[in-house]
Amino acid sequence: MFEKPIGMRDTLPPLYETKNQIRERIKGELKLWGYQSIETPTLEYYDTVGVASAILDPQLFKLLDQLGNTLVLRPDMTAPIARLAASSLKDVSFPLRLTYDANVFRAQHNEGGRPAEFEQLGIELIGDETSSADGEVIALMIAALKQAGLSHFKIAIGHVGYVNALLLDTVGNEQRADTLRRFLYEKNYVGYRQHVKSLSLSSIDKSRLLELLNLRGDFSKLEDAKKLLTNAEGNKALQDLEKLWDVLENYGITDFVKLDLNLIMHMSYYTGAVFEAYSDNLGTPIGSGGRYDELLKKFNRPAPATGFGIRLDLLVEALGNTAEKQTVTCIIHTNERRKDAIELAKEKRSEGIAVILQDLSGIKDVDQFSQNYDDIIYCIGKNGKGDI
Ligand SMILES: N[C@@H](Cc1c[nH]c[nH+]1)C(=O)O
Repeated sequence: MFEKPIGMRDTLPPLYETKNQIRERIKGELKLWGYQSIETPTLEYYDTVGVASAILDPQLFKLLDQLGNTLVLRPDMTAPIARLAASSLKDVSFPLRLTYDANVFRAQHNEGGRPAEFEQLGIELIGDETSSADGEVIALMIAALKQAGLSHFKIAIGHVGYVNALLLDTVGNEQRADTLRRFLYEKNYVGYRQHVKSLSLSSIDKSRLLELLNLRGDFSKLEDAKKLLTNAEGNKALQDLEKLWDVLENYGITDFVKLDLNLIMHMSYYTGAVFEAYSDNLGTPIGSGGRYDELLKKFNRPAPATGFGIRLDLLVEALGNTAEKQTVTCIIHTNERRKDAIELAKEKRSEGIAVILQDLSGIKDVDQFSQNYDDIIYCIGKNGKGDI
């Protein structure tokens, strides 16, 4: 057996074809909304993009270059694009609408079935702080998923500002808030409840923390959220969500969204409304995103921004194997008729038909070989073109 490193995957032809078809559909949609494609390098400096990516350090693949600088395999595309917006694109005025299709890398520490390299298709809308921008990004994610063929899915929308303010307001310090955030991040609500009960807090504070778990469902829950937290950060977050709701209504997509004020993201650069897309048949989110208004400051071009990334591997899983099979014609020929076969193949390919040319003496079992093709043409007679 030739083992692969943990989390690394090969893609075989049928899956490759499915991925390719879905990828093209999504890219087509992102283009129709005016987003421009870009590419960035796979390797970035740890100190700048690696740190800005705001993913847990053990999830980064690190290596050294010849000069001793620490490099990382990019764990996402948002930080590299922030770097780009602040350097090569520094003279291009905002808002910027960029899209990418790239492999990203997140180290796995055991072979638990999770890939360490996967493809993301995403967008970044940089330099626009409006709720229209937040709404556009969510609307585009929905349009892209629909275009890919997905129909049964929901977008859970939360707000980093609300959950952080509520936790801090109740438990008093970041460290204790972090422990609670960890439970929410893992969606371990049983653990969260047990932990809350074990804290030395008043029963009012404990019930506030438990009440947070109920802030999931339709957007009318925003009213309960208002009662639970009345400080300035909380109000600001809820106002953001109310404005966002109006935009989503304008797009006519409220059937696809629900509120989840427990949402904690895997990247710590988020600052506002955040969201995750769930297909009905998969437990893991197939895409996620949100507002990150502080990230560009790290690259000396402060700007508000929002965006999303869709995981192609998970989307393909959610869709099942849907590739339309490409039909291939096979021309089997002898030495004497090779020239005719090449001519015929050329003619068919120019009509858009995929053709395989196969020398008869290169196959052991003609019957078995033929089974793989929809259409077989034998060029093995003495004269003339086409079938014998
Ligand atoms: N980069 C994020 C997705 C995202 C794009 N823009 C904002 N968020 C991720 O990998 O999950």
